[in-house]
Amino acid sequence: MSSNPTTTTNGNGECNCDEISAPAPSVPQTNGHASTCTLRGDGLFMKMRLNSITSIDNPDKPQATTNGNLETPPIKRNISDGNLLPTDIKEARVRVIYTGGTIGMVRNENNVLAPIPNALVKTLRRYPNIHDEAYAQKRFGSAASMGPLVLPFVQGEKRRIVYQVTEYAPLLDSSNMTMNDWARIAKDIHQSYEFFDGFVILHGTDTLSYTASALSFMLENLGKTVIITGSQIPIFETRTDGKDNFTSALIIAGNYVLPEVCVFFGHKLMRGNRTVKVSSDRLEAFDTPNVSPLGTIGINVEIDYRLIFRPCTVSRFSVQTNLDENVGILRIFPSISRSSIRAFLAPPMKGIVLQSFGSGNVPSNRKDFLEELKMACDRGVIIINCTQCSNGAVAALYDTGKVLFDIGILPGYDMTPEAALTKLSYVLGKTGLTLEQRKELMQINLRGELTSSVGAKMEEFDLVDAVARSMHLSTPEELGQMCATLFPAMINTAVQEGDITKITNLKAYGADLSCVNHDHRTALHLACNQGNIAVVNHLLMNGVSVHIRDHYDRTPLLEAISGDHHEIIQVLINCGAHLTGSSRAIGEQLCAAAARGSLVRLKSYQLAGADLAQPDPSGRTALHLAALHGHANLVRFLLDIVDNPREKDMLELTPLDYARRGGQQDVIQILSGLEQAA
Ligand SMILES: NC(=O)C[C@H](N)C(=O)O
Repeated sequence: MSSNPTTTTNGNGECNCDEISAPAPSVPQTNGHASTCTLRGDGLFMKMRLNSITSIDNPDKPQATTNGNLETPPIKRNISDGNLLPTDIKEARVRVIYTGGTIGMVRNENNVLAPIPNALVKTLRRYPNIHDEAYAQKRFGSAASMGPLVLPFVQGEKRRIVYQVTEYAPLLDSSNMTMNDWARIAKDIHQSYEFFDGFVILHGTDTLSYTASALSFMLENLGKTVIITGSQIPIFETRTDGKDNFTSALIIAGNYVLPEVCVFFGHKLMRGNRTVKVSSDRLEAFDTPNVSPLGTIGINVEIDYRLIFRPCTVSRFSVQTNLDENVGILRIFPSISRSSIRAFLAPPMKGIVLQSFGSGNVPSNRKDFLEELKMACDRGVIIINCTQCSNGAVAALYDTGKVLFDIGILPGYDMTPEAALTKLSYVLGKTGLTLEQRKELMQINLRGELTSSVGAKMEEFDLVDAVARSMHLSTPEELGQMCATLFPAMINTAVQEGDITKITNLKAYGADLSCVNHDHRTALHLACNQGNIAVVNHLLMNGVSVHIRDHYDRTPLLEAISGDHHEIIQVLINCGAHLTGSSRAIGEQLCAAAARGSLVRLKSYQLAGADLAQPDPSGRTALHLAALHGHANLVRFLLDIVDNPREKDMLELTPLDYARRGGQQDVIQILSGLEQAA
């Protein structure tokens, strides 16, 4: 196979980590700043030590996977790791993208706060409750000072968080951020998506809700947790909200699969596109006026899984970075002049968020005002009616509101102005859509950003109430516990029986189809193991995550591979699933399959995107084992795939040497034929 690309931070930082590696951030945007992206030597681990292959690829060039898509490379190979850790230590990998904001600011000579470059990671390394130096030393050996940071283990959580910080240059106060910066973040998440379990974006608070809303649309079919956070007081100060916000965001991003762009601030986890900055000086700076938080962090992390908005399509994660800048927010006020409205709506404006009074009302007695709006609608400008109130929605309750609907202005329901504006920009940035299709998208709930008037029928409490009453359960804790026990068991039974109707009914009764059992396994693990494609499709269409790892670190994809269910493997891959875990472990599995002569298993791994030339810890590849055991059909299959059929293991033996030792005449013939041809 092709050599694995490596990128380097500063040429002297070498990290001996077996599976953590990511491509460099995206090409810097031209946004008016001299924007370059630095990979900081002390915070990153971009350089991998590979057995014999070390190449510095162009970090900006997307890599091609085995299945031909332009993606980041799947699994890195590295067979030399002297720092093996006990296998029971579970880690989660989080990428931190540090864009600027108060969290990393200090007071400068003018006594004002400004971000300082290259200070955050150095400082974090010195905070024992943010970085566990002893663990890092054990894990990364001499490279620890250059390697990723490690959050000390958090009681009650499953995984230890290993995190890499990418610092943008220049660091920005968020008031200076533009749509180009959103695109840059989206691209960086996309490029490193397969290498991390979750993402944390450190951001200034002033425009944080705009970025969160924009990213929620731009990251399409998101399957992993993205959390944006920042602080009101710099993390360097003794009294700061930065540490809490940052560590909580890391813990959630690494331990919980919440396929949303979230904001964590002031002990609350919120849906990003529902947030607004509500205070410039309180530590609880953000709120989601129209919906409850997705979770709260007190003594425990409490996530309300029923609120999680899950993508319900079988599609891979992708990003749309094309945004239309010809959008604006027009907040009306009594006696607003016709000329102001006309100037605001003039071309090239294509999309407007009209912030009206109360529940969507405007001066309906102002003919000039309505005429200007109608003319813009007739020109094809999309106008969305949102309320100026900090909570509530627009509704055609009054005559003063209904006039807007009559001239073609669309209801924005309960969208925040930030969400409505960024959604407009995203929808207008889509190519190949008609005006009608764009208008339709604006009214559909794409990412949980709006509540339309047609509410779903809630049957859920019928069942819960009935069981609770018969068991005399009453407190919310008891009810929660009952649901947590009852639903996974019932869903699993339905999955086992392949009963899609029952699964649908359970969902209607309030069961979270993504819930996990005591082994942290989901219904999708079970369905993939059983090989029931209809159930797998149904679960995926209902938003069950392909990324949840069970207690043994197994994903639904690994379950499908264990059963050699090729159709399911393909569906999971189409849905964004990818191989996880140590590349050496995959090498071992490939060797074991080759020793058994299992072509079907090798094909399973191939479909899942594995490099079939991946060696085991002794440097042996599937080809070595197939040769040793005389599986000529496997040898032929592998020869079509691997680049170097003369790859040597740690004992300097090639596959041909193995065939000779095993006395496998057929294979000797095939492989020595190759030698002669060469
Ligand atoms: N608290 C903050 O982060 C405010 C800062 N001005 C920013 O938005 O970057």
